[in-house]
Parts: sequence; C-alpha cells; structure tokens
Amino acid sequence: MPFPSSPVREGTAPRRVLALADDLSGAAETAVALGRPGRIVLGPASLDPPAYGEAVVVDLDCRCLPAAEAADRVREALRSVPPDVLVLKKADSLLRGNLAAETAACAEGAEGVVVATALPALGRTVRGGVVHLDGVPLHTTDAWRAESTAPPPSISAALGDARTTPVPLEAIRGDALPAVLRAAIAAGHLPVCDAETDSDLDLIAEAALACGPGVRLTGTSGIAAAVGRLLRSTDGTSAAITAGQAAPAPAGGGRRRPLLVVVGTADPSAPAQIAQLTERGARHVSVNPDVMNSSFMNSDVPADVTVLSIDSGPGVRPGAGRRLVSALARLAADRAGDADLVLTGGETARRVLDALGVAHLAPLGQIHHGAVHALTPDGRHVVTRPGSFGDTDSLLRIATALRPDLPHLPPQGDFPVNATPTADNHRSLPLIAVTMGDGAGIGPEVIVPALLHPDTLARCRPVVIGDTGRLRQAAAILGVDCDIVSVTAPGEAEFPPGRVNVVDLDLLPADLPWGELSALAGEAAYQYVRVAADLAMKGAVHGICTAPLNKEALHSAGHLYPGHTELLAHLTGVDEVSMMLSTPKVKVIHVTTHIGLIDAVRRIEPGLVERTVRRGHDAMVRAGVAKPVIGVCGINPHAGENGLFGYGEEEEKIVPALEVLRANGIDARGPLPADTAFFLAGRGDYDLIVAMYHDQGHGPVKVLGIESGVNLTVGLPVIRTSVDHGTAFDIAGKGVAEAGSMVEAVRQAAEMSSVPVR
Ligand SMILES: NC(=O)C1=CN([C@@H]2O[C@H](COP(=O)(O)OP(=O)(O)OC[C@H]3O[C@@H](n4cnc5c(N)ncnc54)[C@H](O)[C@@H]3O)[C@@H](O)[C@H]2O)C=CC1
Ligand SMILES: NCC(=O)COP(=O)(O)O
Repeated sequence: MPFPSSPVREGTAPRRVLALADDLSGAAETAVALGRPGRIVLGPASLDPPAYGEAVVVDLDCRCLPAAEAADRVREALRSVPPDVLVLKKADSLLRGNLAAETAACAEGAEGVVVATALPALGRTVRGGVVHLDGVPLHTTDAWRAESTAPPPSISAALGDARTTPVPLEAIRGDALPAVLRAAIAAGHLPVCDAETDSDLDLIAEAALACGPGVRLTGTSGIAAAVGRLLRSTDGTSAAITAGQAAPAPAGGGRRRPLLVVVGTADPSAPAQIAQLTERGARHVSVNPDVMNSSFMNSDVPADVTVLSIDSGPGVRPGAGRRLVSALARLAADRAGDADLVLTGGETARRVLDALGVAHLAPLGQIHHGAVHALTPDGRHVVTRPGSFGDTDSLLRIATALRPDLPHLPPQGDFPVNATPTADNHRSLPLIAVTMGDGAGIGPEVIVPALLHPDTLARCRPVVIGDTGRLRQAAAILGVDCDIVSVTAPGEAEFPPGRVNVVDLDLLPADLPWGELSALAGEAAYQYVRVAADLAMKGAVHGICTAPLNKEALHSAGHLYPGHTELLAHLTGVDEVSMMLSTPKVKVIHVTTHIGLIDAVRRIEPGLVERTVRRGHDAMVRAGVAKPVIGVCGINPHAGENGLFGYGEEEEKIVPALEVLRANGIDARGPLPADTAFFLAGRGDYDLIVAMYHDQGHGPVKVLGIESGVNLTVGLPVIRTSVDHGTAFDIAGKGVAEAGSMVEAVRQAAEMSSVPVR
C-alpha cells in the first residue's frame, strides 16, 4: 500500500513547507497565505531546506522563461528536498506561465501531484475543470489580452500531455475524497480539483496531505492558505503572518525614509491608482526608459512619496514590455537610495530587488489581497503586488499603510500645514472602536480628552462603543466643551473639530456612582467589548482600543474572563494570545498573565515559551526591528543560579525552547535574571523582554510611568491596544486622571490598522 490512509492529525502533519513560485509577487502572496514563519527567497539560488515549523517560498523567476528552462529550475529546487517537507508548486490563477512543464517537473520524484487552482477570494473558481472569473469561463474573457497565445479552455488543456482526472465538486464535498485522490494518483493521473469556496480548498488540502508525505500540491495562494490553516490546526499554532492584516507602519524614530512607488504594469487600472496618490501630494515621474531623459535621472528620490511609472505615450513601441521593465527597474534601483519601496508587477519587483542585491525577504503581512508587506535583510520595507491586483485605491492603501500621515501631504502646495483633515482625506484614516470600559472608573474621563486630541484626529477616526450620557458627564466634570454625539454605526461618524462620536449602547443609569464596583457596569463593559469585537471581525472598524474594565465587576456580571485579553481571544475564536506592554524604553511580552503565581509556574512549559517568544519576535519584526534581540527571563531569583534556587525550572521549562528558537535563527537569549533584564533592556541591550509571569513584566514597566505605556494583544485576528492602567476607582469622577496612556493607545491602534476600502 503506497499510501497511509490515516487522516491528518496532530503530530502527523508536515511541519515544514517549501513552495515554488514563478514570480516574486506570487511568491510573496503564497508566503502570506501560508501564514507560517519563514522567508521569501529570490531564487533560483541554492537554498537551505525550511527549518521545522517554517515555510520557505522561492521565487524561481521563471514566468517568462522557455518551458524547458522553467522546468529545470523546478527540478533543481527540488533536487535535495528532504522527504518530510511538504512541496507546493504555486500556479497562476489565470493559468499563465509554464504550468504544464513545471507541474511535470514537480511530479518527478513525487508520489503524485494534486492540482487545485481556484482562488475564491478573487472570484476565481474551478467548475467542471474550467477556471471561471466571477462565473465566466476564463477562455471567454480578455484576461489573457497581454499574452501571445489564447487562454486554455480547461486546466487539463493547460497541463498539456499530463494525464488528468477531473474531481468534481460533489467528490470534493463527499466523504470519499482521499480515496478519490489516491485512486487517481495510483493510476498515474493528476487529480484536477474543482473548488468554489475556501472550504472546498480546506477539504482538498486535508485529503491531499492524508495521501502521504510524497504527494505534492499545485495551486494558487488559495490552496496555500488552506494548507496554512490545516497545519495550524494540527500543530496548535496561530498564524505568524495574518493574511488581510497590515503590519504596523515603519517606526517613526529618526529620519524618515522616502517612499518610492514603482509601477511596472500596463494594467488599465494603473493611471487611476497613481492619480489617487498624486491627489495626496505624491510626486509622479513618468519616464520613457528608451530615452532616459527624465529630470528624475538628475535628482535623488525626494523626501516623502515619489511614483515612478513607464511613460506609455506614443514613443513607446508595443512589445517592448520586458526590456522597458528592466530599464525601469535599473532606473528605480539607481535612485532608490534607502527609500522604502512599493513595487507593482512581479517582474518589476524582482528586477528592482535584484538590482539592489536583495536575496531574501521576511514577510510581515498583507495590506490587501496580494499587496504583501515584507522587510529586506537591511531593514528596508517593501510592498510587492501583482500588476493586475487591487482596486483603484490600491496604491493609496499601500502608501498610507506605510506612511499613515500621507493624506496630510499638501497637494499643489496650497494646503495649510496645520490644517484640520478634510472630510474627504479623513475617510482614508482607519476607524478605531474605543470601548468605554467600566463606566464607574476613569475610562470616560480619559477617553474624552484623548479623542479630542489633535494627534488622535490626525491619525484615525475614533468612535466610542459606550454610553453617550456617561461621556457627557465626564466632559462636564473635566470642564471640556465638546459635542458628544450618538451614531448608529461607526461608518456614519463625522469628525468636525470638537466632536466625539459614540455608538451608544445606553446601558448605564444616569445616577451610576463613580468609583464603586457594580455588576451593572461590569455587564456594560462586557457588552462594549463584545460589540467592538463583532465590528472588527466584520471589518466595520479597523482596530480596537480598550479603556479599562474592572475584573471583579466583570465577574460579578457573570463573565468569568481574566481580562480583555482572554475575552477578545474568545470572541474572535483564537486559542492562544500574548499580552505585550510597550513603552518607548522597554517592551515586554508575557508567557502567563492573569493566573496565580503557583499556577503560572505550573503552566510554563517549553512549547508555551517558544510560541510566546515567536509571537513577540514577529510583532517586533512587523514593527520594523528586522533582527530583534530578545531577552528571556528566568523564573527563580538569579534565573536559578545554576540550581541554587528553585527546582531546575529554568532548565526544564525555558532552555529547551531557547534551543529550538535559536536553531530557527531567532536571537533569544537567557534565561536571564529578571531583576537585571529590565535594566539591560532600558539601556538598549534588548529590543524585547519575555517575562514569565504578570508582575515580573508589569512591575518594571509601571515604574516608567502610567502615561506612556500601552498594552497590546499579540496573536488576535484584529488589532487591539489598551491603556496600561486600571479603573482607578480611587480617583474616578474627580477629573484628575492622566489621559496620556489613552492617547498613546489610540495612536498605536491607528498605526497598526490598515487603511479602509472606501
Ligand atoms: N486594561 C484594563 O482593562 C486594566 C484593568 N485593570 C483593572 O482595574 C482595576 C483596578 O486595578 P488597580 O490594580 O487598582 O490599578 P489601577 O491602575 O486602576 O490603579 C493603581 C493606582 O494608579 C492610579 N492611576 C491609575 N491610572 C491612572 C491615571 N490614568 N492617572 C492617574 N492615576 C492613575 C490609581 O489612582 C491608583 O492609585 C482592577 O480590576 C484591574 O484588574 C488593571 C489594569 C488594566
Ligand atoms: N495587568 C494588565 C491588565 O490587567 C489588563 O488586562 P487586559 O484587560 O488587557 O486583559
């Protein structure tokens, strides 16, 4: 029996993945879809196999090569791949490129190849073995207008001489799918799978992996995402890279790098996309690489944003595409300096990065489908995007994710520098749901000034989920003259100066005393968070920022969660998240949080330590620290002092995790004596400290002051930040609470949130 018949289950799924793409934007899309730690390699360089838990995605750069050469690149990449590595061959969802030759090369040495090319997220489905675009068969559309041949009438036709077995939707959704795939493979055929939804792709991924480690997959980022979901469900991890979630904007400290947007696509959508950037003050340089006489040649990339595109005017000869792209890329690379880059068109992206000597990228996140944010080894932010992907606002969304203040660039030089954002440019800022917390605490008092703060309004559109009446009382106590206005949904909010918008749940009585614990306020605090989580999961807001709730009041209302962290994990369907405290001086992530000390020590084990460090590492990389140095605290005084204190907990619970992490290239050091770890981090030795329990991390951070710290939840599918303090019942209703932590928490939520579709 060549195939084990067991289903994929915990411990049996492959823990490392090698994906091969034929262009760079496809490789980046695949890396994000897989959602695992790893890298994008600009191949076809010789490469190390992926480490355990990793996904390596190689751009073989062979989309435009003759079929035989493209197949050789696939063969070479797979030559010494270890047998336990899952191999995924990325295919174009429109079937362009050398699909037949590359799939045949991928099948050599494999037990079989399952083909699943649907990409439901973009309306690209497969029915009856035919690719459909929004329900229309591919070969009847003009999607191949830039190709020199006609589109294939079916996937089987695109696979050339290969023998194929169509696998219809009924079989995909039936109980016998693994058997159907096995039978096709045993007959020497490629099963070609229909799929209309991501759930279909999940079924295909599971059945294909159940066929055994020798079976490979060919498909789009849709099947890559299904593989990622499946592996996470079997190894219990959460996504290292969250598809659909943008990474935080590059850190603001020091001189800001310019942003160079290189548009190397002739897609008809490009001019409108560029226009949205120039309306925001970006400089547009259209060059004719044949002539190379643009003034751009004589100037460096200026500060802020420059768009460089090919002049597609009458001087450009048709058919000169690849040569023009290469010339454009050389020009861009020559002038890029240290600019962050947005590169559209896989070929353009690849040529620019080649010219800059970039050998690999660390994927960080995705701004919209296919617009992948990554980091070069020297810390440059790069977004790649296939030429034809994205709506008219695609470039604006990408640029604003990298430069959150982009809408405030002065268009045509006549925009006053300190002007309040106009209604129009405000709409491109993220909507942030600010939950009011416990209405008897200081939440309302810190929210009102924080939301009226000019810095807040310059960065986002904050909407409170709370009680309008309570916020009006807080404003009166503070003596602040403002309009606190109820709205039925965040999208209806308006932002003239002096207005605070509230989705009014109207749960609190007008005479609720300040500073007193009540189940009523605990229930209301719960409802604010529930509604905010619901809005964020639906995409109606882009991030959540929470004011403090009182845990005792929450529990009195029957909601037995230790805090927001666990409540939000539950509401968003995530098993494990981490609490991170962020201050300008020190950042700390916690292995355990709201449990007793004895329980915390019991709960700490190498797997939990490893996952926490990885979450912290990835969050730091997303924040722009390319190679974070991470200090991991011990549990006992002096980290046990070689067995003098404690019962060997450091050796048993922490050291094995550090060994795995270091073998995976993560610079995690320790176990460190916790008392000095924070001092060393404060002087700059560590970018992130990993604390084993709540007070080990919280105590040192709170010494730094309540005004600038922010609490972040790492690992949720939504952005969540919070103040670093509690409900402070002792001062509630007195108008003396500091609002600095709230201002900072809203700011960080805004910076981490992607820009909305308009
Ligand atoms: N994000 C959240 O929801 C958080 C909730 N809590 C909860 O809050 C409740 C009270 O916790 P405590 O340990 O008493 O901590 P706390 O932070 O509420 O108060 C500690 C001390 O700091 C002062 N303080 C706190 N925030 C301040 C501000 N913005 N301006 C000036 N002074 C401030 C208070 O007056 C008090 O003296 C508990 O139920 C706790 O679980 C605590 C921390 C965070
Ligand atoms: N000690 C921090 C705290 O209690 C906040 O917890 P959470 O509500 O953010 O989970």
